[in-house]
Amino acid sequence: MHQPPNPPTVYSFSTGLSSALTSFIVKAQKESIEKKGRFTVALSGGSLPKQLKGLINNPGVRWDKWQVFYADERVVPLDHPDSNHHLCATEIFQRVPIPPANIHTLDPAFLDDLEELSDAYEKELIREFAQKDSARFPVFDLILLGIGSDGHTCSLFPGHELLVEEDRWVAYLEDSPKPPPKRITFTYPVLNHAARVAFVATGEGKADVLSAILDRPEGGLPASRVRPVHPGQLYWFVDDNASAKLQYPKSSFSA
Ligand SMILES: O=C(O)[C@H](O)[C@@H](O)[C@H](O)[C@H](O)COP(=O)(O)O
Repeated sequence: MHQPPNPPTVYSFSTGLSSALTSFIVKAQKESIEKKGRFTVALSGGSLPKQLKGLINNPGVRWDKWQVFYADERVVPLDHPDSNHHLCATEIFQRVPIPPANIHTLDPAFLDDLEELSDAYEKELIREFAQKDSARFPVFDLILLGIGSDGHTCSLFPGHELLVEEDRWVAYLEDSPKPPPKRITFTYPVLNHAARVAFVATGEGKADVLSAILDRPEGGLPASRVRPVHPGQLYWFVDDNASAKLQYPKSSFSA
């Protein structure tokens, strides 16, 4: 079975996924702050933000050291119910002492111009990373992703031309099969340059796609439809329903 340099680590939970994910995030944060004085993290939308509630009132979290970006975002006002920022703000950020300047949202001034909106977000990334890391691509300490039953992640959908984007850090699309249609998304090079990526997947609706990705990486989902993500370290936090069809070995979690 073809595996990337560092094969994925899969943690499967009957209960306690959210608290394990919290411990994992706090540990990654501690290591990043010790190394670089900050913790750069990117979040997805969907069911993921609800899994992060354990961070609220957690004494180990140093919110002033966090720099938060969105791995993808819907092109709607920041207070719109479809906005991933709105979801994360209501679930988490309005309840913790994170400096507002540390949360990097789309610039609402450009909601009517996708090219400007995408470029402005990419410039925000450059300000945070290129000046500090002078890297060809930003190296996030952690990117937290969901996965669709079709294998999409962020707003990178099967068969979409953005799957082969290798230069831009941020791109836009107007034809998302998952509503709403207009979105901004990180590209695969950004995902693949992260120090850590953690997918979070729950429910039996994800059992087929998990097995296709982890048990049959060459034969499961044709590369033209979904690209594998190969960051420094790749983790899957799943529940037992999502891993019900998985042959891939599961690891026991310890923070
Ligand atoms: O903005 C979005 O829609 C999300 O970022 C998207 O990529 C999500 O992570 C997957 O669709 C899985 O969503 P669920 O976890 O809710 O199934």
